[in-house]
Amino acid sequence: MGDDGGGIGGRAMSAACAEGAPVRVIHNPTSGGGAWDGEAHLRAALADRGVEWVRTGRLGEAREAAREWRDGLLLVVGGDGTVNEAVHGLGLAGFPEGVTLALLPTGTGNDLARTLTVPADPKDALETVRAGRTRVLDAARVRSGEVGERFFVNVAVGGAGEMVSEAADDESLKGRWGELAYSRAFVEVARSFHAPVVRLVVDGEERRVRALNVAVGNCRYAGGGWPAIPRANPEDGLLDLVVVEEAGLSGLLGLGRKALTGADYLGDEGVFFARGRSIRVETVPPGGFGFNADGELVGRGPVDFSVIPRALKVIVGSGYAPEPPERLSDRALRVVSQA
Ligand SMILES: Nc1ncnc2c1ncn2[C@@H]1O[C@H](COP(=O)(O)OP(=O)(O)OP(=O)(O)O)[C@@H](O)[C@H]1O
Repeated sequence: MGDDGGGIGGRAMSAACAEGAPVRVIHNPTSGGGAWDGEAHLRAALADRGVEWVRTGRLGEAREAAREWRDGLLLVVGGDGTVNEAVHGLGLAGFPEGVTLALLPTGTGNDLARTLTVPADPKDALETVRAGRTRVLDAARVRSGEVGERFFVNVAVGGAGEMVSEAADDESLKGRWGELAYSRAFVEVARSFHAPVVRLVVDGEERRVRALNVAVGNCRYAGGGWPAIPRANPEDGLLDLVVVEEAGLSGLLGLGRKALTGADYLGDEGVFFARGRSIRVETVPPGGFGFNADGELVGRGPVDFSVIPRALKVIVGSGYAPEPPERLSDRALRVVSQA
């Protein structure tokens, strides 16, 4: 298992991935509608590694299983909600240095895996875990009056995107539409959403816009392949903010078409983009829309985001680079474009 020079000492990295280093698997059997059938294969593949297998039975168990894991590989078999819980648990434990996170993406959207280029096919994803190419990513901390403190590494969305995520999480929608559940939910939300005025404060600089969607984070995708933060660099010590302003339906469709061909839409009219170490978002008046991080509720605001640089070791795919590509990959966008 190798270290490609992601900024940590080779010794620390290999300690997590070396033969015999302990592995805890956190497996959410409900992710992706429970379609994954690779448990026997994965158990056999890890047989010589002293595996602890935690099968989650409800919301919150993945968080606790991650929180108490201090040394070795933490392999999450699940979707973005399960990974988010695990990252939150590691954050609550102070992101222990001895832990390396790995993904076997069996969820519906699998958005974090898209930025990390962890393959969608579980057998290929397992090869990626075995290869052990490790990088150190920044994490994000978000605070709100309702939920307190949460940690995440992917994307938090507020406004229309939050409603889409909530609507897609409806079991019947994910059950009926599978990967297309997010696109289906978008159509429903776009019909009824009214954009509130939002006050944004990025490293002390304030701006007000009428916002349809606000995305804050560290990786690039949300909602099953939507490039919510296309220029995010997970290792630059900064969080990205992308606000889609009130654009009217035709403006929105034009923007959507452009984004889904992989083109960079951040310079377009009606899109506000900024980077910073701390980002506050509040609607005026407060409570105008909700925020979630990877599908988990963060609050209705105000919400305060801050970056935790170089917080978390993560195994990435062979195609991963921290700098965003000029055009986002077709594979990452494939799911949404089909709708
Ligand atoms: N045994 C369980 N029964 C029901 N829900 C569970 C169970 N274990 C975990 N959960 C919850 O299921 C939720 C959804 O899981 P997850 O996000 O992994 O799958 P998904 O929704 O199919 O994928 P994605 O988020 O990538 O679209 C998580 O919030 C998790 O806490």
